[in-house]
Amino acid sequence: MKKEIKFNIEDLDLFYGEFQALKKVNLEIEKNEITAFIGPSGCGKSTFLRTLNRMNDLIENVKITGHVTLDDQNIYNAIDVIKLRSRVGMVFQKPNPFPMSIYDNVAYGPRVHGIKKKQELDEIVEKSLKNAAVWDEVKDRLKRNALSLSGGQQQRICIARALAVEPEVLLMDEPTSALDPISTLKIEDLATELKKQYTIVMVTHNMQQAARISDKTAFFLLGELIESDRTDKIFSNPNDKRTEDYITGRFG
Ligand SMILES: Nc1ncnc2c1ncn2[C@@H]1O[C@H](COP(=O)(O)OP(=O)(O)OP(=O)(O)O)[C@@H](O)[C@H]1O
Repeated sequence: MKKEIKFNIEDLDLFYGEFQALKKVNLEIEKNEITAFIGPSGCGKSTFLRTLNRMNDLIENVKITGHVTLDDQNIYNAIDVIKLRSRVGMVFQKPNPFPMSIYDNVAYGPRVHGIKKKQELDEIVEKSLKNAAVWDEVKDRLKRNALSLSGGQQQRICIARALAVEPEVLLMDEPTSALDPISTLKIEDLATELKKQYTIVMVTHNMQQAARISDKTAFFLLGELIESDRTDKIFSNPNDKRTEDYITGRFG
């Protein structure tokens, strides 16, 4: 099958003030795959993830050079940032539902985009909750505050909220690090299911997780992308000694 590139990143440098957090990163991210970013704490994984929907723009003194394209369009000058974020949704480490009902959480994005009809919103909410594999657990209590749910359910509500605006890409920044093992497996199964429709990019501290669910893995160290390849290759026969040392637990 011909590979389809969703994101193409070329020579990306990112500075927080004087500090260079990303150094000449080059990477292609394929459509309908899960790409995992691994590497020790502080190596730039989250920073890199945030460059893909321009979340770093919100931080003062950030300077970015290089190119990032989404379907061949430069996201830093050819796409409106609001439009970009509706195409590239994000789920964070700690579940962060808004302090409102389950229904209103999921309907939030569509309402911001101007959808007002109740029937239409009802359909979007149901479809998004189903796609996030949490519908059966919440369908009888959509008016309840989302904060009353378990952490794992809250995270799936956040995924439903991201899906409700029909993005093409889902960025996940350590989406299971605050969850118990059962909720973690649910999110992993969900990601595997969602990649049929979406492109998923995930930061994870958990190497077993990267090995279990991702198609490609990219290993970062001190702001450099050391290597990226098929996940089975990275975990069985990496090219770089530093990748091998990291995945075999020699540092971390
Ligand atoms: N807003 C910021 N201002 C200044 N420096 C920052 C900022 N955010 C991150 N950094 C620095 O950039 C580097 C990369 O941080 P980043 O959070 O991207 O790493 P990470 O690999 O995701 O780490 P972790 O796995 O611990 O989340 C670190 O040295 C961090 O201190």
